[in-house]
Amino acid sequence: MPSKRAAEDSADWASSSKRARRTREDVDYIDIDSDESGNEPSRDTSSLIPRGATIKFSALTRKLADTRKGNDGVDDGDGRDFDAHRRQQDKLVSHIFQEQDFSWLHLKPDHASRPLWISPEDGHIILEAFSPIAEQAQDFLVAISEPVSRPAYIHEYKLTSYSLYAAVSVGLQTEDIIEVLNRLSKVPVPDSIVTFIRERTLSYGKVKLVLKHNRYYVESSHPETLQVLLKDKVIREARVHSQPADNSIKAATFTTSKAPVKGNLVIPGTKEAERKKDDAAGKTSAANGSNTDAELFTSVVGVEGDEVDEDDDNVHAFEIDDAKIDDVKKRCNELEYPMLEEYDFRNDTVNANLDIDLKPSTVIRPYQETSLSKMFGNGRARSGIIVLPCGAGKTLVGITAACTIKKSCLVLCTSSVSVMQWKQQFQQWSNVTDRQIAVFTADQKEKFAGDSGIVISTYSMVANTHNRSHESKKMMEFLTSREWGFILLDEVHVVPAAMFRRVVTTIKAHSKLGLTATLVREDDKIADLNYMIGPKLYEANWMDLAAKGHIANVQCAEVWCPMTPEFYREYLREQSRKRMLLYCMNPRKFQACQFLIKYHEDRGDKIIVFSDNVYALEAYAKKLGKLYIHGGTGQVERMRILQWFQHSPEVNTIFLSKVGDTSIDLPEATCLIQISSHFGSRRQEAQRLGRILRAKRRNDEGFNAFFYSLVSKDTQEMFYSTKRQQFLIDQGYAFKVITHLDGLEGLPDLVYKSRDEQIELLSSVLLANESEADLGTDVRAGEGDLAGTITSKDFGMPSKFPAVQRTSGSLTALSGAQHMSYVEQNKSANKRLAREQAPRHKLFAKRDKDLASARKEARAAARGQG
Ligand SMILES: Nc1ncnc2c1ncn2[C@@H]1O[C@H](COP(=O)(O)OP(=O)(O)OP(=O)(O)O)[C@@H](O)[C@H]1O
Repeated sequence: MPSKRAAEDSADWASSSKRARRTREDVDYIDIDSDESGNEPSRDTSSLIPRGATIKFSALTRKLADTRKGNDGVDDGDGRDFDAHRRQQDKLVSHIFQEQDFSWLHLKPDHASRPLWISPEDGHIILEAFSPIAEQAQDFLVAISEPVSRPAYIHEYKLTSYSLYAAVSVGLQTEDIIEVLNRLSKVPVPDSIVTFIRERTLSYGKVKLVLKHNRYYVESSHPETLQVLLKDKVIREARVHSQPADNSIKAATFTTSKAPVKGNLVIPGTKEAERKKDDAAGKTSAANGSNTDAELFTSVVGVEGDEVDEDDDNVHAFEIDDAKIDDVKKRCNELEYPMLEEYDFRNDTVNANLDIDLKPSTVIRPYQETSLSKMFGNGRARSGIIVLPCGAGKTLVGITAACTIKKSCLVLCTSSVSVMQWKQQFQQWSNVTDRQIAVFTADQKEKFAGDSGIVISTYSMVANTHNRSHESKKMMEFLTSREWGFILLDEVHVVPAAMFRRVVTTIKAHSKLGLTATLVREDDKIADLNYMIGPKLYEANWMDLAAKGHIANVQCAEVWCPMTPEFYREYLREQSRKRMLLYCMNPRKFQACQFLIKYHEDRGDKIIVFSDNVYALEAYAKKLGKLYIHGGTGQVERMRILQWFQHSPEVNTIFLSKVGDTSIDLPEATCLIQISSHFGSRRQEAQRLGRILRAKRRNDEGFNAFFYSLVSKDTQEMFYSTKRQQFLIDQGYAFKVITHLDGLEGLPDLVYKSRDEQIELLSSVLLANESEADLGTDVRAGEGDLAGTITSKDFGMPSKFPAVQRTSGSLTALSGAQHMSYVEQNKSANKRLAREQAPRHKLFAKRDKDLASARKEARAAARGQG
């Protein structure tokens, strides 16, 4: 959704909350001695919260904790002084709520069994994830709102215009949304929320974008809506006055049957498909008749089994110029008539069918099925985005969708390695034949045989318009001249908006599915995807999938490595990019890395050490005697190293640069150690974690995978590290801070133990070329690879490091429990330290002298030139 929409959202919330706000005098405290359910008085401080008080949990619990700390005379432990405590707390907590007093929202008598609370202020929804009906509530909330944060016990979601658009597009009705929210909420749904939901869902779902005979039409069964749209200049100018010229053509679209089409589509690989097979074979499963709770719940909100009740005679449409589709879609969003893209593939008789199916042995997992049911819920293919954690099997979701639509399919990925993986996965899971599948990369330009087929390519191969070879041009003609039933967009979040736009406008596809694990971008461009592809159809919960064994349980830790005095002094002196080299090459970090490798190798783990910085990668790997892969490693050697890592008991640790961030499937890996990373990229952190989420051993009882981030203390790296972790924290991961590794000092052969060795290392770092600090030059991007086009700017990072600021924070904050960033503690002290002319090691004294004379010479030379 365009940012204007977001701004309007917050403005709406602000005004509705003003209407809603009441004075503090109305506060009505819950009588904790005899609550409505007649239970014993609760001793939890939360029972001292005024009725319906808004739940800014982090702030609230902190304040309550502070209040408790200051409450010396009261015995919290055994409750002897409980009444006195309560009276005192009453006085002490009242100030906490201030503007956030929602005591006028009366709790329902059975509020304890209802799991959620909605803020009338800003549409934030707080869910008790420990409630017995939390799972169903989550399914519903994911459908109507954006998950903000989902740690273990309390989840936070937010209602937005876009989330409601997504809800309507998967078939939810306005009144159902309000009804179910009301059922789940501890207080009656505030009027401001009801109004917001009604307003935002009023016009949604009325306009559709349809591709027919290679031309695009804006279609609606409400002629007045089309008139409204045509009054808009942008849309009017995008209109094509072709055959038929009438502005309200009666379009007998792809829906040929007039009777309501039941959503009776069976997605291959699902339990339903299995049941159908059994039924056909005369076997009736005992489970057939028993509806699970989840099914009951979804039937309440009508997600599944809804009907497409289209009266085709009433469908009106006008054609638009394909070059202007993007503008029209954007404009429709702004006018609050977001266009739904639906493809009635079963009734498309124009495009040839593709005879593919999943292999009988392929069974998709429940969450894969749920995500696909959102796409095919009404028997048509809705365009949109499916968000699943790394390693959860997005590829198979895409393949199943292709096998459901059974029309020509174009798959776009970020690199040629992924292209080959997609091809291999298609062959593994489906019965596609070699004649039906083709790849289009720098090295291979294939076409499929026959009328329909699958082409797998990269975004840049398709979006690139310059310097095309003759073969590439011919291939592009092949892609652009036909109508695709389905376009699959892998890793949608990484594609630069302009490139994406070129792709979705040059390729004509009836339906689009975007796949991603991390719908985050540091440059806030993520909203663009909403109108270029469609709404988010489904987002899985990482912790849920881990609990069910679909992805591994991971213990995350940030290991703080103090800088040695010599390294820190140089770090403070350096202004350039070399600072990064200094904190990566910190000898204590080497030691921590060595210790952790030894510890985990002894446990039988397979370890991947990640370093974005190639200089550090090589230095660590060579010093610790391990194999490494980076952009400069040849393909044959890469494969050999990966093979050894997978199969040889001798090779238990490998070092990888960012070439291993994505597209590497190593289910053997059970431990990750990160020694240098790409600034504050939340996405990279999540993708790296994804490498161990596929751990083969994940179903062993009590099995944990480990993810360590080694950070040099009191450097910019800590700031970045905290930023990087934010996405994973919002998924429910808790980062422990390790400040001391027990037994490290006693490690035999500990590297860089003596001061002399450390100083020698420092001298090599100082003498290294400044460009060694670069992160962006590693990936050798071949033609068609996207990886090399991503720069620090894509992560919203400034080209220069930001200045550090002084701040303070609790340990909870440092361990990631709050949205805070670590920053250096004492700026002026650091500066002073840097200025101090402390006695220096003779090596640096010489280096300083050399540098000074080099500068002098350079200045003299420049003067001479001038
Ligand atoms: N239904 C399934 N049954 C068996 N194995 C599956 C299933 N779905 C996925 N897998 C396996 O899970 C692993 C991860 O799948 P995949 O590579 O598609 O993950 P992904 O979500 O694309 O991850 P990433 O985002 O990290 O690339 C693969 O080894 C795949 O074969």
